[in-house]
Amino acid sequence: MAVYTEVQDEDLSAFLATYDIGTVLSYKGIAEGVENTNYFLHTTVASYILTLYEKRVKETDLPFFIDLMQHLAKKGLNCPLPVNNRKGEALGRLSGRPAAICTFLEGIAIRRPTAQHCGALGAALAKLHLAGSDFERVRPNALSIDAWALLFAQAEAQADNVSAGLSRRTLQELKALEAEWPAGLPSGIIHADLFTDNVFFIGGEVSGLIDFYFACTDAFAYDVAICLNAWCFEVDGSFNLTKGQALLAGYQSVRRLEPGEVEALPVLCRGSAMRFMLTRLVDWLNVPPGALVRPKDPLEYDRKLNFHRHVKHARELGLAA
Ligand SMILES: Nc1ncnc2c1ncn2[C@@H]1O[C@H](COP(=O)(O)OP(=O)(O)O)[C@@H](O)[C@H]1O
Ligand SMILES: N[C@@H](CCOP(=O)(O)O)C(=O)O
Repeated sequence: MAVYTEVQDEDLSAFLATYDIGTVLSYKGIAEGVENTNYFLHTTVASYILTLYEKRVKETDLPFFIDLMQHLAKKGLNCPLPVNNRKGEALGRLSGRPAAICTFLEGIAIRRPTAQHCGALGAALAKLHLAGSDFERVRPNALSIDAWALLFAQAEAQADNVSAGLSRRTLQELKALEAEWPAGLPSGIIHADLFTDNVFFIGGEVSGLIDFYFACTDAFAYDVAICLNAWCFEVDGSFNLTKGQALLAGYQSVRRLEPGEVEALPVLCRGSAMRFMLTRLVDWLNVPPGALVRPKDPLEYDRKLNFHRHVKHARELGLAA
């Protein structure tokens, strides 16, 4: 459960008094998530999500995330809409943290997606890329290849205690990725963390996308790679080609991948696996004392990285020939 900051009743009431969204009926810390503190907030007007922004979210980036969600919602994408207070501001401070209130989205996050879910997710991802194409703000990806060596430096000394040989494997792979990382791919707004817990479904249809706090400006195909990794592996660690085919077909039904993106997909999958292995490894080794959080397994992504080392062509990930 991710609640790093406990909110007291009287602080919440004072915070809510600056909004026009009624008074508190109930609020409750949310079990899912690892980055920020989230509460379900039920008021006399409606249900909301109250977020207190924690460690990895830079305060100077918050206006980017807020404006992006407002932009995407205006373009018809079903994402949380930050609510403005009476002063017309969506960002405030609560319990010593920057905080915002967003609209509550209906739907269920599917833990074990089928190929049909993967297809719907692919199409939703492409729609997000198109909806963000006229968003004017830029935010470089702070967790892309330039950041990985520094991230690993925070964990290297203990990496082999997590898994024998992890240090050597990671250093070798970082070197290979440095040499092979593509440049000049079609870029724009990407979500950069569209895992199954951040996509809601009603029936087989995507009903909402949440958690835009890693969103940034980067290659669209890198976002596709993140989703292939998050959605198309089975619990036994095998890659499910049928799910890969569905995800890529769904994506391409809305936005076709260019030849350069197709060529780069295998290395982007390796890089994306590296990025999540590294942040998970750092978090695994640094759980804040007293925090209610369940860190995620870095070795899941070490195994995905190992699968991708043998992939030579996007066909092996499900791209139609
Ligand atoms: N707008 C929303 N509508 C409904 N539920 C939400 C919304 N935002 C967050 N949640 C719930 O809170 C959980 C954690 O949110 P998330 O943004 O993923 O947190 P974190 O940034 O800490 O990973 C989600 O898994 C979901 O259950
Ligand atoms: N998706 C990341 C961790 C970030 O968690 P989220 O709750 O913000 O999606 C991972 O799985 O490593």
